[in-house]
Amino acid sequence: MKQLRFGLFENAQANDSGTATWRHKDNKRDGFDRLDYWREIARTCEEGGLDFLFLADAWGWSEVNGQRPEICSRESLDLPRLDPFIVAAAIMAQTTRLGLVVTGSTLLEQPYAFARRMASLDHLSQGRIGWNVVTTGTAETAARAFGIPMVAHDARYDMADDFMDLVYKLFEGAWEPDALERDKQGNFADPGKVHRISHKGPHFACDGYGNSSYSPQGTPVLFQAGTSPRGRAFGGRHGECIFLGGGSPEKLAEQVRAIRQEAVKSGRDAASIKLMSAFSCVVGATTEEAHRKYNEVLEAQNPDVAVASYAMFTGLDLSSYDVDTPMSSLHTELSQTQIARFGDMTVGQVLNEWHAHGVRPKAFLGTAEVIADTICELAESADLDGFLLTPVTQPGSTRDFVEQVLPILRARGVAREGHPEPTLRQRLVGTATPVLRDDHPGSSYRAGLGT
Ligand SMILES: Cc1cc2nc3c(=O)[nH]c(=O)nc-3n(C[C@H](O)[C@H](O)[C@H](O)COP(=O)(O)O)c2cc1C
Repeated sequence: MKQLRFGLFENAQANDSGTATWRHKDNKRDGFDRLDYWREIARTCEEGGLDFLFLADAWGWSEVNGQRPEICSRESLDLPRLDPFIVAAAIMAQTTRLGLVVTGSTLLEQPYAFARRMASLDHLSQGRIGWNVVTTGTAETAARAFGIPMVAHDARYDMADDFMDLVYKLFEGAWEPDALERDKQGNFADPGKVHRISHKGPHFACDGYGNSSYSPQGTPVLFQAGTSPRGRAFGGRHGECIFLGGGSPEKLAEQVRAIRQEAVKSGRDAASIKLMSAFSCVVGATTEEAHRKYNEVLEAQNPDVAVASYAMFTGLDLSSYDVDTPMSSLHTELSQTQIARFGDMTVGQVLNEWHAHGVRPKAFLGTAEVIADTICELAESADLDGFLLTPVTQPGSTRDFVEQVLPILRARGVAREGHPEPTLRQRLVGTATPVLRDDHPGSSYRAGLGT
């Protein structure tokens, strides 16, 4: 069996994943805006041997019929948040080996400035940075906040392709990897290795010099998570690690196959793209204890959250439909995955499911041994390369996983001890060097290759 990689899903806000668990007595996530919270999470991840910490992010908010429901503030459902780049910089200073993956939107970021922020994190962390490329599912409200026009679902991916072409030029082509000599008797940088770049795409343009030199990994490790047909095509072209939202082994296996096929269509090696499924777990000394702990989490939540929360991901007000309406009859220009994942279910069934776990997959409940078995079976049957732990409460979920489940996976040879590779790409993608593989489209922009 493959050796798996493990990351933690985090979010710099009081709740995540469309649920409102902040009221639970053991959940410390309501302290997300304090450095102490992140110190504790970072230490738990690094000492526990997780490969990376992922910071999800969104810009929009929830709206039902043009209004932000009051419950959003009462339960801190969507806002307030902190900037994941700043949180990542703070965590980086507390850690030496942990990988850090930050979310950045190709709809809302300005590519020239964004490339410098990414390169800065990669320099300062010595190559521990990844970028979760998102087109922003909460596009409608976010676009209004930024004063830009709304862009439809597939067109956002076209825009993202253009964004990627420009940032590849900045990451890979503006400065050669050995441009900085820092020779006090000679050059700081060799002028022959600093290149003017030019980009005139359908959405973005740039003419001039990159603001940051080549960072340890050049391009940050590229993560992506869209599972719509257009999202898969984008992920197959650009993604090095793809997050999946979880689900049955059959559904995951189908998604893994489709994304690997998309990678091949883009001229890439199918095995070079790493598929990681989100999962949640509640560990108990017995199965009964795990169920009891999980019920406590459900009972701590306000059931009225579900309608407002679902609207944030899709713009749809489920309370306005008959409960027997099939989900397959609905359409959104926001996150299409949040309709498709419910298959033949009805609106009423989805409202119940959403209260239990929001966008998170259903939690595995049981002893550490049973959870380790489930992870192994899922990885084997769906050909997965890793998992992303989506916590139910923090830091308890992370601590339970690293202290109880991970050691079992290590003993079975499925998880690793420590972080032998110096950079995140080497650790996750398995490259011999820190930079993009030669079959990745971004590598063709590398300076000196004449493109
Ligand atoms: C594990 C995981 C993490 C995600 N993190 C984010 C995020 O931080 N920000 C965001 O806007 N979307 C996030 N998404 C959503 C996807 O990026 C994508 O927008 C969504 O799946 C809809 O894309 P689609 O319509 O192409 O399927 C995440 C999805 C998954 C499965």
